[in-house]
Amino acid sequence: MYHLFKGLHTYLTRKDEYSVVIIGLDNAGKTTMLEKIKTLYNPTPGMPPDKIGPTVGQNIGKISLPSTTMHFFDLGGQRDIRSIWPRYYDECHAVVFVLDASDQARLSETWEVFDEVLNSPRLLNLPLLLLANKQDKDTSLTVAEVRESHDAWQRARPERAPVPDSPQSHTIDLPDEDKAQRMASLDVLGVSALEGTGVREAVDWLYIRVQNSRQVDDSTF
Ligand SMILES: Nc1nc2c(ncn2[C@@H]2O[C@H](COP(=O)(O)OP(=O)(O)OP(=O)(O)O)[C@@H](O)[C@H]2O)c(=O)[nH]1
Ligand SMILES: [Mg+2]
Repeated sequence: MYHLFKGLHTYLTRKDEYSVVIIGLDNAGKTTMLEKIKTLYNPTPGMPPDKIGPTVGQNIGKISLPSTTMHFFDLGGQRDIRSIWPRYYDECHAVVFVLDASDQARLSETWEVFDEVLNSPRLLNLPLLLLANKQDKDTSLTVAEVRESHDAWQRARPERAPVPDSPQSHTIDLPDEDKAQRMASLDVLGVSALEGTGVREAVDWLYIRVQNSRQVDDSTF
């Protein structure tokens, strides 16, 4: 009987653990976003924006939500560091791609990198959230404009040679219709990591999506 109650107690009080990777170009605001999430959800505030420098490697953070612990891995976005991203894909439960909506000069580079993420076989069935950051700036594209920018880039893009689908390759070239479908069903949220606007909505989105993919493990009974 003791074991039955202990098992029940463990089941009722357990916390599911989920990992979320935060990726995107350098300067997009990923670390600012992570630190804002920590400030909003943890008793100890995250690092203030003026103390944040470019990320070389990763930053980690953890927040506690009802019956859930969410671990965040904020990865460096500089060109040379992007090659570490796929190492995290197997272990994560959701992906956040942050873009700087005020930096129109880098949109084409952003979409090239984002396209590789969309083409990653290991991410195909994972929740993917696109954050149009820096909405506090007048010059930033709105969510609708971000979508239009992606569509325009997709249409204007030269035909690419097919990427070989080998076990070593990180991407497969999905048919354009599949990508258009994935993009159309993709959620894009406007946020300001600096001011915190939209950050709770983004965390709620992640919480709901990872909960939906929860596999109830009855092995504790
Ligand atoms: N105005 C504004 N600036 C922001 C916002 N988020 C980040 N920034 C600024 O953008 C710059 C880059 O922010 P980071 O958080 O370091 O960017 P990152 O994506 O982590 O960059 P890497 O670590 O190099 O990949 C900093 O000057 C931030 O203060 C935002 O929502 N609004
Ligand atoms: Mg960073």
